[in-house]
Amino acid sequence: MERPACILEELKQFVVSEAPPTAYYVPDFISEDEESYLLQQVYRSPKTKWTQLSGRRLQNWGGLPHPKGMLGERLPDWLQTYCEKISSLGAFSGKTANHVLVNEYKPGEGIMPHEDGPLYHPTVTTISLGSHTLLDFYTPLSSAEGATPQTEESRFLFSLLVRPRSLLILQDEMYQRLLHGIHGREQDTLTKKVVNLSAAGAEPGEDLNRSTRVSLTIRHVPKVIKTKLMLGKR
Ligand SMILES: O=C(O)CCC(=O)C(=O)O
Ligand SMILES: [Fe+2]
Repeated sequence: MERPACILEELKQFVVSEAPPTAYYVPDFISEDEESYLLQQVYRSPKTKWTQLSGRRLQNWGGLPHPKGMLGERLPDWLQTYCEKISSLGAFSGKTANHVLVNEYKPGEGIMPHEDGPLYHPTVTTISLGSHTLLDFYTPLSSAEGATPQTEESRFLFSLLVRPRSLLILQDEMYQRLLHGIHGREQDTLTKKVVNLSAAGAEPGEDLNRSTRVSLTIRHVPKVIKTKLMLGKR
């Protein structure tokens, strides 16, 4: 029997039903040993792989996405393994993820609300390492003429609690329409605005201190220019 291109069937139990379509939150997607291994690989990478941004550090793997096509670079084995594992769940409609961003946030750091944009297949998958965070979601800025100026606060909709070792998958409206960001805080107070509390094993009113979080943002870039950098045996 032919394998269906999309087998998100086994992920259905992880849909966050309180959020717009579609967010999947998978707690303990990886083990503590895998988490230590991945952190070790991240921090073993050459210093030159890091780019310091305001409020976080970043490693880019797989090539730089570009409208004309990404000059593909072969992923290291430690990332390729997880790209394949997540892709086998059907997250990228049968394609295999070929791009990974590693973000490191110290307590108090974050990322401004943004869209991931059209250079990626409209699915983003994230493995969290080391610490939880709250991922905040926003309505896009209204382009309507004469619309009253909208503050970030008024556009805020809800948050997702992402624990270390979890996998988060966002597609459809969650990817295509809403913006996401992370407030630079050292501590999070969980409220009812955190819509996946029970799936993440937390209670409203709880305070959680952030420590250093490393996230692997795993995506598929459809338009790739094949290069020598992709050759070589595994
Ligand atoms: O660290 C995260 O979970 C979010 C990262 C992110 O939004 C991005 O790299 O585009
Ligand atoms: Fe993003």
